Amino acid sequence: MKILSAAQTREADAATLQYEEIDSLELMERAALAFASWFENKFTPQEHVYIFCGPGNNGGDGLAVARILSQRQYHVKVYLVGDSQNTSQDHNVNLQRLPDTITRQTLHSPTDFPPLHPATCVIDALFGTGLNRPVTGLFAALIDYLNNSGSCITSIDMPSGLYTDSQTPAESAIVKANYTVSFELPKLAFFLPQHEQFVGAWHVVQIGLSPAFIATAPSDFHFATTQEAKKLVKPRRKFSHKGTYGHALLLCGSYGKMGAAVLAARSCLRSGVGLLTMHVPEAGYTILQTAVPEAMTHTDRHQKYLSELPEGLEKYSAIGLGPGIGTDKMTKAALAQLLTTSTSPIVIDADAINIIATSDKLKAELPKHKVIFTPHPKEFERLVGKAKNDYDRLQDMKEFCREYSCYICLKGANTAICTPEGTIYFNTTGNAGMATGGTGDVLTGILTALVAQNYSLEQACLLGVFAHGLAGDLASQKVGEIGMIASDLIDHLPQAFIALTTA
Ligand SMILES: NC(=O)C1=CN([C@@H]2O[C@H](COP(=O)(O)OP(=O)(O)OC[C@H]3O[C@@H](n4cnc5c(N)ncnc54)[C@H](O)[C@@H]3O)[C@@H](O)[C@H]2O)[C@H](O)CC1
Ligand SMILES: [K+]
Repeated sequence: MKILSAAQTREADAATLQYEEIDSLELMERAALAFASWFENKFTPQEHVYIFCGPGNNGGDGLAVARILSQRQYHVKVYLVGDSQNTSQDHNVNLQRLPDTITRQTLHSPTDFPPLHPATCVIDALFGTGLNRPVTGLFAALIDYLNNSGSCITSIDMPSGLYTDSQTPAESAIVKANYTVSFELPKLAFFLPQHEQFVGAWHVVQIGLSPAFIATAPSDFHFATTQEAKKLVKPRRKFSHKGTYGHALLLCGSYGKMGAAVLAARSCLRSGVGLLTMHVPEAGYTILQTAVPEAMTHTDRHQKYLSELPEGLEKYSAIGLGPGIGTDKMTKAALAQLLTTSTSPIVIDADAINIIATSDKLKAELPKHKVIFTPHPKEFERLVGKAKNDYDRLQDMKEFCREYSCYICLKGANTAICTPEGTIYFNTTGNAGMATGGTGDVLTGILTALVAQNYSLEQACLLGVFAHGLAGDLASQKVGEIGMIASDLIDHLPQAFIALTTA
């Protein structure tokens, strides 16, 4: 699904009003009802709800929510902030519609701020997508006050003060929400690690914005949905055989890191590949043959490191390399040879990324439209460079992928997948239990298996990253997040693929 900018959200808003022949008040009512339904599922009417409303339509939403929650037996108080001469029309109408039974107060200075307790539910309706400058002055003092209150804060549409789709200036105060309930589509800001403390757990509620507008709006940013991931899966064919599903080659492992090779091999096999050959240092032979009997094992002449390529590279439909290989100069030479001789697509992870990062010559030799990089943030920094903030990092990623015609899966809570055309997809599966050694090796195995089965590199990235996170989510239902290890992901890959192939 697409992610729209703040400006496009306003256009979607206008298109919806025109298409449905409704007025903006009705759309605001829909938004408020959708928010209130979410709120009712989360908090009981025993709670005291303090709603802080800004001058625009975000504040208008807050006023409509106050009326609806009060009808549903919540104890609601409304606090109005800002110049009452500059309020939006729909804000004004919803202020008039507020029943007299609801206490309201205008906050003129910090001395007016009400006492807040950890048990108070705060609804932040100060600013939404219409924020157009940093938040300072009284609004900033209020935001600081709310952030330090210990109360549970739920933001309507956006945490107030946070820019929707560009870097928020350092001087802006920003609400640290526990929950952000956003309308129709998540906003770009939600997917960036630097915003974790502001956005909290985000949820999207539907308000029926024009699907036709959304479908045609241009956007470089997308987020993954289960429906889209399911559409990517190619069903197995009845008259198929192991040759139908490709032959993968994984170059992994070094002395003391043969486990990485085992994890990549096992996940590759659990992702539907027809045949798998492992090329590992001599010392890994018995380990691989014992731990992964389904894979063929080919050994390097070197005991501890990879120093050469296996013969007959052309027979492999995909090559994965990097997990556990180290950065020895013999390994670097073998990698250089691979880049210039292989005609197959290559998935490049871990130390293979680190090796390429140090050499402009190797970067220049990357075969076009044939490479997927799977860096974690540190490896990304080595490969692409250090960015000032997460927006610049996305921009750098686009430029790198364009320059080298490659794909990058930047691993993290919402792994960001970038194509050579500069389109970015954020993944939506996975959990913090996956932040443990070896889960990256598992992803290399999955991606290599999918590419070997003739998925396009883009399809492989989207489906592979989604399935990897889904396996992590299924594993967490069994083992939780704290006790999770990379092997748990592999054990749950079959279930993940079942979920993606059933209606
Ligand atoms: N399509 C939808 O998703 C719908 C969204 N709704 C809600 O409307 C807001 C956006 O409303 P808008 O009036 O455009 O903007 P805001 O309320 O966010 O703020 C505008 C308001 O605030 C002033 N202002 C902006 N920045 C600052 C600042 N830093 N300091 C002080 N004042 C500032 C500006 O001048 C305006 O007066 C969206 O988020 C949803 O919550 C609809 O209800 C339904 C459809
Ligand atoms: K808000």
